[in-house]
Amino acid sequence: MTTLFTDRLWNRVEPVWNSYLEHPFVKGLGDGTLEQEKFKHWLKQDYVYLIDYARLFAIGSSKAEDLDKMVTFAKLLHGVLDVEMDLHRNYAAEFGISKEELEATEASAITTAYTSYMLNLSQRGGVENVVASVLACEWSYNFIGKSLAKWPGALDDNFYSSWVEMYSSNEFTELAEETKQLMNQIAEGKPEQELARLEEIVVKTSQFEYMFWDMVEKKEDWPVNAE
Ligand SMILES: Cc1ncc(CN)c(N)n1
Repeated sequence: MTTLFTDRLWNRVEPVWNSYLEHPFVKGLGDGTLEQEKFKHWLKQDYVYLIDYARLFAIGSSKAEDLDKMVTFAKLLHGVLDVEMDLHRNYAAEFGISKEELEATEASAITTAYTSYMLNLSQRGGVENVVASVLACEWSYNFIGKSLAKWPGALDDNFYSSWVEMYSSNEFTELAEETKQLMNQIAEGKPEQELARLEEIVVKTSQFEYMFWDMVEKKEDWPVNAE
């Protein structure tokens, strides 16, 4: 039986992703105790993160070698812009934050570093760089959503239950699964050296995910006020 490339990746990233479930921000989402000001910081930073993240799927669509993959990238692009970002717009409305205000958020140092890393790799490489860059994002949020959904009370009516519902939903699971499938198709037949390089991209983006959770927990922007 051949192992899928994503099974190999899972063995590598599992300890990093398990550490997300121990992170105070993620735990606060699961047990409903997260401070709303911290969540607001996530909401704004994540919105501008997702704008650049969506660009990656557009780059993927333009670099895809066949129509099927072009369509999958386009579907994933729609998933970010019209499904996932609706969650953010709905939460923002509860805080009295407009769409325009969300969009005008200045990206923090970590947000900038993370999106710049993925955009750089995707622009200078082929479609394999694009899918390796986006994979941990989609898959790890689905992993977190499904893990938190099993926590007692996480899906009961509380401020963060829509968050857990969204990232554990069948619709989001399908987007994560399509991203994994795309990774497996693109990895097929690639030499070991190339697979190892792609694996490192997934490990680095997984590390960036941890840094993002830490950044929102600490409500960080940039280290020195330069106003
Ligand atoms: C930082 C981050 N990583 C992943 C996801 C899930 N697309 C997200 N919304 N934000």
